[in-house]
Amino acid sequence: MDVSQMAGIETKDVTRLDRVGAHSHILGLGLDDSGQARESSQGMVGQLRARRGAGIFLQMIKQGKVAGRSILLAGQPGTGKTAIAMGLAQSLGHDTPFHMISGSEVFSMEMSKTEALTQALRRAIGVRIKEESEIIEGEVVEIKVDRPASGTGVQVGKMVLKTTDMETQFDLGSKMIEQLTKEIISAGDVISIDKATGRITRLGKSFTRSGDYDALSTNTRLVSCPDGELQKRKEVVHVVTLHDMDVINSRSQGFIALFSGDTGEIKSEVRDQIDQRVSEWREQGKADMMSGVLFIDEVHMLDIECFSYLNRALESPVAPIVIFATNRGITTIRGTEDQSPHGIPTDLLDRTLIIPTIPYTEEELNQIIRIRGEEENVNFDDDDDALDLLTEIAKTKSLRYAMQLITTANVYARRQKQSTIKIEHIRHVLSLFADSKTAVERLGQYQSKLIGQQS
Ligand SMILES: Nc1ncnc2c1ncn2[C@@H]1O[C@H](COP(=O)(O)OP(=O)(O)OP(=O)(O)O)[C@@H](O)[C@H]1O
Repeated sequence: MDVSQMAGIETKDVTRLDRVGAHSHILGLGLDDSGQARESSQGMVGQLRARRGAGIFLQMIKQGKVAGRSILLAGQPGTGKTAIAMGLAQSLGHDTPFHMISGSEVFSMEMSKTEALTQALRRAIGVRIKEESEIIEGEVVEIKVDRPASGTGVQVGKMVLKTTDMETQFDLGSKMIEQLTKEIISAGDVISIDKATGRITRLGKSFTRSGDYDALSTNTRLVSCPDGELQKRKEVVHVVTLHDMDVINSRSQGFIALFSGDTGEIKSEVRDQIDQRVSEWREQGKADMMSGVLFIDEVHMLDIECFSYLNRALESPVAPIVIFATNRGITTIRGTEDQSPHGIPTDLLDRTLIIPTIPYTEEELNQIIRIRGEEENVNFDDDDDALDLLTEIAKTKSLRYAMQLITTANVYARRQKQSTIKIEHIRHVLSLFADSKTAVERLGQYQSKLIGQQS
C-alpha cells in the first residue's frame, strides 16, 4: 500500500522545513510556573534573562496585551535568537504556526516587497479546523530507503508499522521520505499519518523500545504502542495557514504551488474570499483563528517601506506575533540616510521590547551540543573527548558549525559501522568541511586565482 497515494497527494508540507529542523530540540522556553528560566529545560539551555523576558511577552500574548507590539532579539550570531522565538511559539501550543524569513529574502523574491511581507504574515496566522479524519497510527518497526544507483533521482522506500495487534508494510514516496527525515523518525517511534494531508506527527517513543536507547533525552515522550487497527477514524484538528488557503484557492496556483513554494503574487480578491469564508466558519463554530509567530531575522535588511508596512500590519486585529532579530548595532535605515539603533525606524522601535542575547559559556555550549546529539540519536563515547572537541569548536568557530559536525560525524561513524561518535570521527569531518570563517579566509587568499585575475 502506498501511503502517499492514500494521502491523496504527495505531501502538503510546505517550505523552509530545513531551517526549522535545526531547532527541533526546542520544545518551549523552559520556564517554571513563576516564569523563572530553568537552567536546562524543554531543550533550552542558559540565556536565562532573555528567556525570562520572552516569558513575560508570552504572558502578555496570553492576556491579549500585545496588539501593535513586538519583540526584538538583539545579539551575536548563534546566541539563540531563533531558538528563543521558536520556544515562544511552542509555548503557545505545539501546532502554533511558526514562519521565519530573513530581511533580505523580501527583496529576492519575484514579487513586490509588500506582497512578500503579506504572504509571510499570512503564513503565520493559523485556522484551526476540527474534523473526523482517517489516520494511520502505529509504531515504526523499520524504515528502509533505497537510494537510486545514480545517487540522484527519486528516492523510494518501505516502512513497516505495527500496533499490538497487527503489522503492515507501506511503500514510501520521496516526499514521505523527506518528511520522515525532517522529523527524524526512526524505529521505535510511534507516529500518526493523516491520510488527507500526508502529514506525519511523531507522538513519542515506544515504551517497549525505551531500553534500546543509550541517550534518551529528558525531553523524550514515552508512549505505548497503539492497539487495534493501524488505520482508524479520529477527530483531528487541522491547522492550515491563511496563506495555504490563499494558494489553494488561487485558481492559477492550486496545490502544486504549495509544494514548490513558488506561489507568485496572490490577487487581493482571493484573500478577501478566504477571509470571508473563515469568518463564516468562525460564526458557525467550525473553525478558530490562531495567531502564530512570524520571525524576521536580519531585520536591519528591511527598508523604510517595509517598516511602514509592518507598522500598519502589527495593528491589524488578526496580526500574528512578530518577532524581529538582528546582530547589528547602530546602522543606516535602508532607503534613508538616517541612522538608528539596529537600523529600525524609531516609530517601530518604540513599540518593540528589546531583548539582548549574550554569548554562551563553555558549559552551556557543551549542554546544547549534548541535547542536539540526543535529538539526532547520536551517542557520544563518555571515555572519549569528542564532546569536548565539539564544544571547543562551538566556542572558537560557531555553534552552528559544531552542530553541522554532529550530523556529518554521525554519518561517517555509521559508515565505519560504529554506533558512537569518537574524536577521530570529528577530526575526519573537520578535515572535509570548512567553517564559514575559514572558508572566507581561504577565498580571500585565493581570490585572484578564483576569478582569474592573475596577471
Ligand atoms: N539556549 C539554547 N538552548 C538550546 N539550543 C540552542 C540555544 N541557543 C541556540 N541553540 C541552538 O543552536 C543553534 C544556533 O542558534 P540560533 O540559530 O538560534 O542562533 P541565532 O542567534 O538565531 O543565530 P543567527 O544570528 O546566525 O541567526 C540552533 O540549532 C539552536 O537551536
